Amino acid sequence: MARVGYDTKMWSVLAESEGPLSLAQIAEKTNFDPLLLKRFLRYYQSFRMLSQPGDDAYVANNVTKALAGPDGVAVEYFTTVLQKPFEAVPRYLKSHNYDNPTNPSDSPWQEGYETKLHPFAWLQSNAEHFELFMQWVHLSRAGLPMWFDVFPFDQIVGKGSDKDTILFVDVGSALGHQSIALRQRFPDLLGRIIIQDTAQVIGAVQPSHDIESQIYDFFTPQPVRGARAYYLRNIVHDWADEQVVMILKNQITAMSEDSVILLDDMVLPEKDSPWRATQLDMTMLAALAAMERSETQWHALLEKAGLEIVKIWKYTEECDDSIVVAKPKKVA
Ligand SMILES: C[S@@+](CC[C@H](N)C(=O)[O-])C[C@H]1O[C@@H](n2cnc3c(N)ncnc32)[C@H](O)[C@@H]1O
Repeated sequence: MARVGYDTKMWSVLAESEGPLSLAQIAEKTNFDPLLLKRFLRYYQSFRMLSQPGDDAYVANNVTKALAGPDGVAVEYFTTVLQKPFEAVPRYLKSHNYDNPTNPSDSPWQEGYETKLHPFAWLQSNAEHFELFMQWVHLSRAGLPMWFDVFPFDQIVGKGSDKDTILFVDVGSALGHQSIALRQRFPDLLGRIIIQDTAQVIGAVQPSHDIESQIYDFFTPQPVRGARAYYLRNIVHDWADEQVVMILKNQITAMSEDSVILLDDMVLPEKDSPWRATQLDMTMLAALAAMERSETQWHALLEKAGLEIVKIWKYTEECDDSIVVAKPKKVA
């Protein structure tokens, strides 16, 4: 239903209006049959997706405005890319004895899309879906605090850097939106910033902000040695423990005394998780046979990779997004 409002630009029509609109006005602007529109407006009002101050008066509320904004693309992403895996979850779980899925090549994604391909490989051969995925990873936390609003990157990682310092390696960066945001936040901080992703993603990067890009498969040893920070955002939650351990060990091989790993992901509390975080956990289940982790699970996972957690910096209440600062465990 949200997608219908998105396709007809109804959210923008309402959000851009100075005051309430009548049914006839909305019908004209969205090309909707008035009888059908009345049913949709009634539905949207009952789900608090808009407000109805009078019998024939409809006005945008905060939900309408969110759907009308650039991050409204989430509606298109969920209904185009994730609908099939979500629908497949119950029958997949029934046929797999309700075991926790950990194989990304045998998950609700493959059941929904009737494919044997890993989701990332499938996305890369489906241009429309791939484009939506890239937009969504960029916009999925729009409006929330950024990680460097809480984690003092310039003091902890950037201190004393010069132009040759390898400051920040953004591993599995997508198009590099976090690296760009970091440069914009600290324009005077000297040092190299390098983004890394698969060939298809790096091929779509528009060079900007003095950011270098590199094709790199994180299941192989990290080629950039001695960086101050290896940053992985929403990477750990894409994979089961076994693969995460491989990815992290590949980063450790390149680390020097001064290096840290920064893991930017959700760290869930043991109770009272926020609904956005649990929803994303189910998305990880459906799309990638992967998961969000609680603090206890994070400690156990990093221990397996030979890392210890120096500190966890939580930066959103809505999703429990956090920067997990990790270093190789000291050998006694
Ligand atoms: C969930 S997205 C996260 C992107 C970005 N870090 C962010 O937070 O928006 C996962 C990224 O991992 C990349 N990726 C998947 N497999 C990879 C691999 N083997 N080596 C490097 N990057 C990979 C994907 O192309 C995608 O850009």
